[in-house]
Amino acid sequence: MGSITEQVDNIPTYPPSLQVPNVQEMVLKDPLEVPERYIRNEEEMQTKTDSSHLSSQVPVIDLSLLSNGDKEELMKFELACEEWGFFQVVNHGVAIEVLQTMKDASNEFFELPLEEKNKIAMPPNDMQGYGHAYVVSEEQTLDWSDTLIMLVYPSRFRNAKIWPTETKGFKESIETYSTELKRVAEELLGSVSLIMGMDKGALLELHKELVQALRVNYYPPCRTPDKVLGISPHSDTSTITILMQDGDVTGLQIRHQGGWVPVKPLPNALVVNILSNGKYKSIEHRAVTNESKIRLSFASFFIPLDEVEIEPLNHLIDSDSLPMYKKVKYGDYMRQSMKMKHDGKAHTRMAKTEF
Ligand SMILES: O=C(O)CCC(=O)C(=O)O
Ligand SMILES: [Fe+2]
Repeated sequence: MGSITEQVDNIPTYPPSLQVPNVQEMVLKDPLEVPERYIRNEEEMQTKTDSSHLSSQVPVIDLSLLSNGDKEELMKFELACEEWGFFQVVNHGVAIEVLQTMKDASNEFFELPLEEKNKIAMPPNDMQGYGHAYVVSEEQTLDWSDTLIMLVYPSRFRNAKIWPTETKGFKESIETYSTELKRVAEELLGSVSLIMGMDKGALLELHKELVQALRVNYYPPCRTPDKVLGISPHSDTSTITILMQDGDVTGLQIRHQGGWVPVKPLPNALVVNILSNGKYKSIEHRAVTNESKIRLSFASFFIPLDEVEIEPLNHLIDSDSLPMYKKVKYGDYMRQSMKMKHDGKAHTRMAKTEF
């Protein structure tokens, strides 16, 4: 099989999505209308697996303690990775103003008229820019959200055509925010390396270079939130995702013990989701919408360079068990997953070994 990595001028591009209506605009025109294409049946909504009562058990990690080598926090961290795969991080050292500026500038961008936002619309051949991601079929039930996606680091990967210029300071706030989040990601990767029994710098090194993408999700309110989803259930293809939630609207839900657990935003906390070859789970998650409030979320994805080959780390495979995943090039794995609709953990099947 040849590589499906696509590079133009050495800037990575990603499989595009089909054109679908702008949700924000649709709601502005008629807040009551929910077209058929967005409506989910009860099975898809999985209302029966509501595990809201577990919300308060989602782990909270103190990054300052963790990075300073606190043994107890490291044990808490290990348990959070093993049992949840998702946790909130406090004391991360990112200044509140940096978080707030990012939220304000993004809000300002999404408030621009559609023609302005469309100046950085996703082009037909890429998944970066303003639009919708993961729409691969006309039959697919659509998500109740619009999105802005871009590669931020390394800076040579930036596609100038889709970087926002209309909103004053937006570009700078993305840069500042992303630089801070990169530091948080590197610290977390250090601790993941430790709990995996490796040197602190080992996982970062395996990436060759840390590639960082940003996805800003805009969820307009929906009058019938029990009939639509903001984002379909999926698991991220990144090594680590760090998510900032805006305001006090709970939207994120994670799959835990067969149910959906809402992650209630703690003030100024960041939500972390870690992937590592089946030992620590890449947890399925989704976003629900709110009846009256807009919600924004900011997902920073950290991934290796495309050419990096990913495979289970030897010492994670028990001597008497077979590896769950085979060796694949990261770029191939990721692009394959992007050609599928968000469908739970479908993309991990590509790397699954067949025994
Ligand atoms: O909005 C959220 O809370 C989830 C966003 C998300 O999962 C993503 O962008 O991958
Ligand atoms: Fe996600």
